[in-house]
Amino acid sequence: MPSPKAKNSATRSGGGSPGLSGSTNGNGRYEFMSLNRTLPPTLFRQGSDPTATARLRASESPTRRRGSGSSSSSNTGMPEEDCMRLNPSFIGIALSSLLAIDLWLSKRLGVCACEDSSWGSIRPLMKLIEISGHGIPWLVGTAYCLYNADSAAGQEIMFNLFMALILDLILVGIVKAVVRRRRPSHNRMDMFAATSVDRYSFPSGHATRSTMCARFLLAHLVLAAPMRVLVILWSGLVGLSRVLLGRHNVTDVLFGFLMGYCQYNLVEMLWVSSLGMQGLLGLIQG
Ligand SMILES: CC(C)=CCC/C(C)=C/COP(=O)(O)O
Repeated sequence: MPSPKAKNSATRSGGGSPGLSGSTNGNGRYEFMSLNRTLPPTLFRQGSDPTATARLRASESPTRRRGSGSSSSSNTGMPEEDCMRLNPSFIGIALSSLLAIDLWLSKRLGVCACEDSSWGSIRPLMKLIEISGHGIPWLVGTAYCLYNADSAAGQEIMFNLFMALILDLILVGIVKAVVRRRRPSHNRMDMFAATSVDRYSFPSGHATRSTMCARFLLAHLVLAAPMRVLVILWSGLVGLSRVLLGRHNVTDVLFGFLMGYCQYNLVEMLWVSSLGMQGLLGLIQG
């Protein structure tokens, strides 16, 4: 997070027009530093030449002092280098702020995280919604429908839904293993049938699955309008329940919605036709 103190003191000591550059101190915290700090007299004398002044400003820069910024900008004139240092700082500060808001909001919304939380009485209902978006009931239900489907079209749809559910588990597992974001500290890890990668929270697997399945059902089943609305509501509720139960931060769920939405596009691209399905089954049976 930015340190206003550092910013103020640096600005106070500096002269000329304002120009700020970000850097991290030894503790990895962001600090602002004026690019136009009062320079030693020798530097001022050379400051009459704008290019030389810019070069000297850069040699005073935090990056230089850390010893990492040896990139020469002699052919471009230094302002470009200054801008490059400003951008990462800005992105870093924006990300840190977003994460801080995310953690704060998620903690406030985790009102069913345990029985004695403020909305602890509806925790059983939230856990029911959790089960409705869990991978196992969806896999078992789809396999059952696939086995009992009495038409080639029905089989094709159920086969592709089954493959989509497997694809979702794989993709979410990969992202969780790469990002390794811990679940919120207020979460109680009492989830049914969680795998080892499910100790990580980014993205929410329930959110990806509910979004992907909702899109799948809306596209491939003939549903009356109220049912279509219910499917969309259910998908949103599954995501919301993740935050209320304290299982996830808000950004885990939002990214999960986005990822599930995109996953459905992938499923459509990889769609296996009845013919392809027969081929695949023949291949498996040898
Ligand atoms: C074991 C199987 C088939 C699925 C695991 C389902 C599960 C527990 C996902 C975690 O979801 P969140 O990331 O939303 O907590």
